[in-house]
Amino acid sequence: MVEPRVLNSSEVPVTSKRLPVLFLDDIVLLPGMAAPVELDEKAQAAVDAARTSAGSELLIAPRLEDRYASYGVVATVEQVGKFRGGTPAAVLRTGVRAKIGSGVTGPGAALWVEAEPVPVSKPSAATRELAAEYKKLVVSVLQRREAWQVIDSVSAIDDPGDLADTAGWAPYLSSDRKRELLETPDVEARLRLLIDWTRDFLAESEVSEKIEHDVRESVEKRNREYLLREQLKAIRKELGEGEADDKDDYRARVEAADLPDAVREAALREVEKLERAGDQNPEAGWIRSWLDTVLDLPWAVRTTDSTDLEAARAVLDTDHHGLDEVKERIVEYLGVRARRESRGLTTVGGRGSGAVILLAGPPGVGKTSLGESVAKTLSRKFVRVALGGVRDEAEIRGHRRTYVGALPGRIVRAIREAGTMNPVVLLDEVDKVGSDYRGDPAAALLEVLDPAQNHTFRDHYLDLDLDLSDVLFIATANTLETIPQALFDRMELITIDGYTANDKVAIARDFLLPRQIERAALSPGEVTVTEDALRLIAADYTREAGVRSFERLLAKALRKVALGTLPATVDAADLKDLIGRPRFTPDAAERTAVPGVSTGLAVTGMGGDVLYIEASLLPGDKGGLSVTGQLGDVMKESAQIAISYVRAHAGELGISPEQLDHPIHLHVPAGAVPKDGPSAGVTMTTALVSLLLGRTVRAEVGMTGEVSLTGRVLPIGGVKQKLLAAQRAGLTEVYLPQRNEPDLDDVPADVLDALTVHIVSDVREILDTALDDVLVAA
Ligand SMILES: Nc1ncnc2c1ncn2[C@@H]1O[C@H](COP(=O)(O)OP(=O)(O)OP(=O)(O)O)[C@@H](O)[C@H]1O
Repeated sequence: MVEPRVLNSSEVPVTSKRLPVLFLDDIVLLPGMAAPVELDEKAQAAVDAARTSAGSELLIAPRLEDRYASYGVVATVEQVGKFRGGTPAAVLRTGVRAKIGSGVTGPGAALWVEAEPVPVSKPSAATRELAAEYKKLVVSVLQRREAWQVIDSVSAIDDPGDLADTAGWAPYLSSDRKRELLETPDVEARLRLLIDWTRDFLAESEVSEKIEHDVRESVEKRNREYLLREQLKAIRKELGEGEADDKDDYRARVEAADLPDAVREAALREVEKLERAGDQNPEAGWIRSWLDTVLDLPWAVRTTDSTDLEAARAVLDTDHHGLDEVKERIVEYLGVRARRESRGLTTVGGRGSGAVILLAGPPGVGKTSLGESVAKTLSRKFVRVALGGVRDEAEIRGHRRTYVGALPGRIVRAIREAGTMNPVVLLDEVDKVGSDYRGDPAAALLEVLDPAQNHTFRDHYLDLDLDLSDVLFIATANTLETIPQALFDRMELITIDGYTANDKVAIARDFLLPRQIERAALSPGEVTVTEDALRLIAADYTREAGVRSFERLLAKALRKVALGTLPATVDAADLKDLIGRPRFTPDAAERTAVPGVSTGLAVTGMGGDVLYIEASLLPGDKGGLSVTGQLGDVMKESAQIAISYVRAHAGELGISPEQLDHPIHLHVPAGAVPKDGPSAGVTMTTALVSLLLGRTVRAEVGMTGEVSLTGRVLPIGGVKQKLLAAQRAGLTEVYLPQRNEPDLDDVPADVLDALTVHIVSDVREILDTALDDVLVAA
């Protein structure tokens, strides 16, 4: 291509002249251009004619289909020769635009015409403005093509007409448009046309560039991802994770998995979504984790129950010491379940159907480990679901999938963890399930446990029916009061009250010690812990219903032993070195050394316990009663009843009326623990009478019972736990309401041996025998 040489307008000749004419088909030449042109016979004649005349000029005109062109351009022949193929050609340089006049003949074979150069006038301001505008547009077109040199030459053109005619070079203008430019001698009109066309071109090219850019980008992205994925594959292969590829093929996995029809359909729907979504879609991540969850669930996996009840009992016996009644109840329960199943009664629902065992008792009495044993007896998988502190319904039932970071609920996770559809699921601490604005987890649990509903349990995340009817649920709790009634009604209660000292020693010897010896990396022959040592730990180092601290202390002792010389024997005397000084020594004597303090027996979530009730006289003569120690309403009422009873019976009890004029303060220490219930009635009454008579309560005495205004002693609960606690605390005499006498059947014999139990029906019987005779000087 020849560089454009821009003619200066001053070079333009102005007079009309006769010139040989050359018609061009394919290309359009505007003024100020130079171009090689192929010469046919006629064109050759025109060129020859031109070269014979002075100035070597000819007129170039476009060949139009329907008429002669009205304008052409005067050109000079710069050079003649041949193209590489041998076709004759000439290089023509165009000068001014000329109006084509009449044709004339000769000389020679060429066609001659009158050519009248278009006069060039001084450009108007408007024209200059248009020219400037057009220049800007042209520059931006050229910038896009990075044609920097051309920008320079275009910028240098001053004359608006010359500037407009540079459009002859513009590759984005069609020949038709260029012809139209040639035929528009008016500069302003020509510039307007050009401005319109160039703007259109710029707009179009912007759009198409954007499209092109987008296409290129997405192709590049796809290529890049492909490349990365291939690399990832290679890396995984190197790492020996070759199967990762199959893992991504969800369709194949869903098709291969043993799923119920409805689940498969739902899963395939998600697979389709996943395939449509493509990897970069954020939804793809959610869908994949959902599919993983679905595929991880053991939809068709079930273990076969062993239904041999004798074997079941044997397993329970090997794992746990004592607990005869508990074990019996469990075996019965399993028997009934097995029979129901064999008779096809599995889905019989409703209250009291005994759907769920509730193991209730203080910490460390083996509730969890019993649950584990039940699973073992049935050859089922065991999973524990901790419910303590769960307040959000979504913890049980999951979050909807649209929720960020959604997870299935604990039940679904438990099934996944179990890997079978019929595991034993231990719902630990159902008494500690709370509820707040985030919904009621207890209601969700109810649905889980209800045989009428739980074969179509719906987790919000999973959003598929999950059949829980084969799951054996076992719940545990420390106290019964905080279990929602509806939930409690579904359960078959089995209580474990705690162990006697003898039990604890036996459990420690047969179960805890062997396990802890193993944990301390010792062998059974290397350490002996004497019975006396075990007994001392149970009595003076722990004061618990279960054996949790006991086990911890044993572990501590064994760790120390393991560091010394082996084999070793641990006797009672060695304990101080190994686990420190005793933490609990009988303190009843010390506490009750002053009048006004009496020892009661109570049940808390930690099992049975002794509690001291203190009464004192305050200065003043208005009477009245104040109560402290975080007491519940029922317990406060007991205090009122106690004082009313004492006032009413002051005379016969030997209390002087002046004593009763002073205000009385009643306090139950351990103020951090909320206490309630009526069973401290006798203890409060005794404390008051002890205070007012100035006689101490005998240190070895403990008591429990509700008192009526007339002094009748009414029955209370938790007898076994209370007597165990009395024994633990070193008491030897206990007062119990008469109507609780039958409960003594449940109390272990060694506890009864250690305690003298007084059965009473009136509080006077306690007041007459529980106080020391000695009068203490005030
Ligand atoms: N009768 C028993 N025979 C043998 N080991 C026992 C017995 N009772 C408890 N244990 C052992 O005592 C430890 C504590 O028991 P476990 O954790 O089951 O108590 P828990 O009642 O579930 O307590 P929590 O209510 O705190 O969960 C366990 O290691 C358990 O094996």
